[in-house]
Amino acid sequence: MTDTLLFTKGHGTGNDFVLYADPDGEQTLEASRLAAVADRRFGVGGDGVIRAVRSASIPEGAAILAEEPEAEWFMDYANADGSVAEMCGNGIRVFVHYLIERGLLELAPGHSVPIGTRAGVRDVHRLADGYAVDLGRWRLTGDEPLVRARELPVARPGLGIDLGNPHVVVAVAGDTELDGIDLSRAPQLEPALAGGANVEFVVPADPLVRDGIGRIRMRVHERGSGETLSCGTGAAAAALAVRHWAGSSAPNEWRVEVPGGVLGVRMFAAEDGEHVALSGPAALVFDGELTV
Ligand SMILES: N[C@@H](CCC[C@H](N)C(=O)O)C(=O)O
Repeated sequence: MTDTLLFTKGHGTGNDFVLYADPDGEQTLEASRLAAVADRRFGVGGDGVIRAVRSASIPEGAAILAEEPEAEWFMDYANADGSVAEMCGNGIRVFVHYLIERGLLELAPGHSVPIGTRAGVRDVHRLADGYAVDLGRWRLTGDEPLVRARELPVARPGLGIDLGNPHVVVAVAGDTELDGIDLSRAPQLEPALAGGANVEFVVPADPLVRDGIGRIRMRVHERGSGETLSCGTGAAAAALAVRHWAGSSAPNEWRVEVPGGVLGVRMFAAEDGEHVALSGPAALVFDGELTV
């Protein structure tokens, strides 16, 4: 059966998404249709597809509402290949911007809103010039796979970090090595991680810290989407990994340069342990109608 999809194209530092509103949960798309929508030649094109659905209208939303009854909206996120992901740090900022612009949410600058995701509830704060999201507690997974990528001269050790979704961060020798990596194919992890991972390649700036802010450059190969211009949870994972490697004198505030722009990452103490927050812009680019 064909259906009409009223969509909006948006992005956060070039990590681009097709968004659509389905408040009452009547327009769930199966994986093959999501992949067709995200296809850059035969569809709209995007790194992911985001459905705005009320938490009360999606099965995963029941747990969300039990945790936080104020979390009216749920970000139903799928990668470009149609696979479902737990969380998207750029996506959730664009998602809240979309809800506001479509009149589905009122949120003045300086205020926050809880949003349901498959990783749990995440608070998104509206800034004067963008959005910040509390990505919650993070943890080292204990995985340290060897990472091989095309044009990376040697296999390098990775560090597994969980941010609700899985990441492996790899330090490379410098800008030339970072720029030379061919991410048109997925990096190989040895041993492989069950469920896969987003893989971030990172280099420190020189000096690493300026004016109390840590500075790194990053490229990413995203699980289910391939190389993207930016990954918000990936930027947070990269900053956490570099701080881990740098030791106790490393700062808690980071500037992460990705091919699509710059993201801010901040680690802070919360009641239940250390959290990490991500900040950056969110933009809506155009609207359209698609037969799916
Ligand atoms: N681009 C996102 C992450 C999207 C999900 C990821 N590909 C996964 O499968 O975990 C971000 O900005 O965090």
